[in-house]
Amino acid sequence: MEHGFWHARWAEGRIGFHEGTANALLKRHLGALQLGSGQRVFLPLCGKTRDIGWLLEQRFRVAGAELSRTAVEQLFDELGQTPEITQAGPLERFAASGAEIYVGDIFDLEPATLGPVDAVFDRAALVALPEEMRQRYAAHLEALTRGAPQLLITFEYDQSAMSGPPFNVSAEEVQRLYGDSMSPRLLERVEVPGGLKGQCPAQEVAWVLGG
Ligand SMILES: C[S@@+](CC[C@H](N)C(=O)[O-])C[C@H]1O[C@@H](n2cnc3c(N)ncnc32)[C@H](O)[C@@H]1O
Repeated sequence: MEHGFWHARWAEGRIGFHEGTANALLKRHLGALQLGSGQRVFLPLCGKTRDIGWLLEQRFRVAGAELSRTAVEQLFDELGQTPEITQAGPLERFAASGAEIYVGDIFDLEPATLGPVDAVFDRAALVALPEEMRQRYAAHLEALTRGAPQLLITFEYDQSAMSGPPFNVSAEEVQRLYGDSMSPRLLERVEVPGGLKGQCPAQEVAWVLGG
């Protein structure tokens, strides 16, 4: 999607993707990443997800990348934190007690700027991107995080019944994107209650990659 699409969504508050509480599959399957207290989890395309607050409560450190400054300002407001804001190359870095969010295009974020991460949590990031961007995104994410293990959440539904985002990302595509290097393993498949956007039967699928 074009950057303008996402900036408009945040400006107009059209953020139906934002969940009111931490993602249930994250809570159930974080253990698959075998992390220890204080380790650093990276959330690509993080929005203002409540997953960040939950991970901080579990005593992890969190890094994120998000295009929208509005989203990141709201995130820190909702965390009750005043971030320190610095320039990090072409991106801005918002940081406060255990959370560092890079504001800008994730494709401009470099491994040396992000620093080491111990795991990745991708919810509504891969599936937010159109098919022609997903190969580039997966390769960039793997390089950016130096192949860190990943908990990935996808949606599966009939793409002809609804246009994305979120887009349908099939099991075959997960294998195509990450199969060679990360050995994706399916953890759980659950029905989306009432269907995606209340109109289309869909399943939410949890994968662990490289774990
Ligand atoms: C569907 S939302 C998901 C947000 C979050 N992961 C969640 O679960 O609520 C996708 C987010 O990706 C951001 N985004 C889109 N393209 C991006 C890019 N190239 N770099 C960084 N963020 C991007 C959008 O602004 C939007 O907040």
